[in-house]
Amino acid sequence: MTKRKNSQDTKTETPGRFSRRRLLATAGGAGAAGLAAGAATGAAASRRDDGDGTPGAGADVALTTLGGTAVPFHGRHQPGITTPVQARGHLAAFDLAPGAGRREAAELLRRWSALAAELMAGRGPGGEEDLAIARDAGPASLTVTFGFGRGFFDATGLTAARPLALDPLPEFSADRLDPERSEGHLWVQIGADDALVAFNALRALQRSAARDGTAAVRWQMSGFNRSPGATARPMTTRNLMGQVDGTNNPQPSEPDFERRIFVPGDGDPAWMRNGSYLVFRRIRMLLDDWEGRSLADQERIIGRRKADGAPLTGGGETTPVDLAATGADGRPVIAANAHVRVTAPESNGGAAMLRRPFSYHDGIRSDGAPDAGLLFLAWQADPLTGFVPVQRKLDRGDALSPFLRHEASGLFAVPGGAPEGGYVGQELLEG
Ligand SMILES: C=CC1=C(C)c2cc3[nH]c(cc4nc(cc5[nH]c(cc1n2)c(C)c5CCC(=O)O)C(CCC(=O)O)=C4C)c(C)c3C=C
Ligand SMILES: [Fe+2]
Repeated sequence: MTKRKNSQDTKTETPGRFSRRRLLATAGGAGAAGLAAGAATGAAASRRDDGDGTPGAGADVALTTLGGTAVPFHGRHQPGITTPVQARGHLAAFDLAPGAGRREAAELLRRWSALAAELMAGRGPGGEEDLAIARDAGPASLTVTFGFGRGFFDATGLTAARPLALDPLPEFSADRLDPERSEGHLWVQIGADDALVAFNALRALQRSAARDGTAAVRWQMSGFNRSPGATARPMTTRNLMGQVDGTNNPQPSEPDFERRIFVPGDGDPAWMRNGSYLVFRRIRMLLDDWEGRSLADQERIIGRRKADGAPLTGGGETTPVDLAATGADGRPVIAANAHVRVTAPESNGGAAMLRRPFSYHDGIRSDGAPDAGLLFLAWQADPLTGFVPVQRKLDRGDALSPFLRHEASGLFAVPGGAPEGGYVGQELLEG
């Protein structure tokens, strides 16, 4: 089975034992690197053998690298942050039931972590918990990520342990936020390159939360990205406006990446060390308005070419944007209100975040417009020096904002990864 590395992990874990599904052969050349770039669906790279009497038992089933790739659950950081974005995603927020406190929350996080580790390895849940939804599939790069919202700390008597970084985000003038689809005590992100694997994980985690009435879903949203292998050559995914989106993200190879995205190993509070803060925004796109604009307008609004994502100042997708460049008329090539100028770290005192969104489409609204847009997910070491200054500037008016509506929001503390035998949030809950 192919092991996909989280970009921050320095070594790949050895495959675990497969009690119910045994992945036999390992992937060949198209390993983590190829998949990281979003390729490799065709070749049979690993083989699965159910040998336990479940349907298909004994059949030696070929898995592609897409199906056979597993991401480790245990590590310094949680999975699903630097993991290459998957084709399917679910976000779910849970509220603890009245009467459920610190002890019940700790039991839930222990249960969830064990379940996530099993599912991500392509196993389980077994026995009566097996819903058969993902029975024939490999792990398909499944990741499960857990976070804590501001309300969790009062609900569990842990108010003193709440990080300042969880102070509510400022109100932005363009916000039209629905409180019922915002925030929450606990947050779960699921990503996988197979829709059934992703849903199986979501359902298993929901059922586990509901056990003993511990926690109930507050809101849940689903999204998608381009499937690995869908393009002839690996490329940055596009959003529903058709733009190449994600090009100028901080890269794990950059020296200040860790410092910008993760709480340092000696940071405060101690239970958040190697963790990250997640800002979630459900941003609806006014697609009828956007699609009514000319290509030249659309490109001016962003500051990049639609065809290949290259800056309007020239070069290819990864060529740096030249914000100082002027045209023959002496005016800036990248407009003063172009999205890439307004959001650039140079325009925001160095503010940077790792954007790892999913697109969504939830049908047609009563006004006839598509209910579609971006489940915007931004990771940073501190939202006050990441998302907040940039969104403040966008709120004052960039050229893209008239085509967007922020409809839901969340801010979550996502602790570092769990060690083998431990669970996510253990230091907080048992500290
Ligand atoms: C507060 C932060 C941001 C929000 C909200 C946001 C919404 C949003 N963005 C796009 C499309 C694109 N964004 C691009 C770049 C970009 N966006 C942000 C921040 C927010 N975007 C940053 C920090 C950057 C990088 C700026 C830079 O350093 O150059 C791009 C260009 C390609 C890329 O670099 O990813 C596009 C396209 C949409 C559609 C959207 C809301 C739905
Ligand atoms: Fe953006």
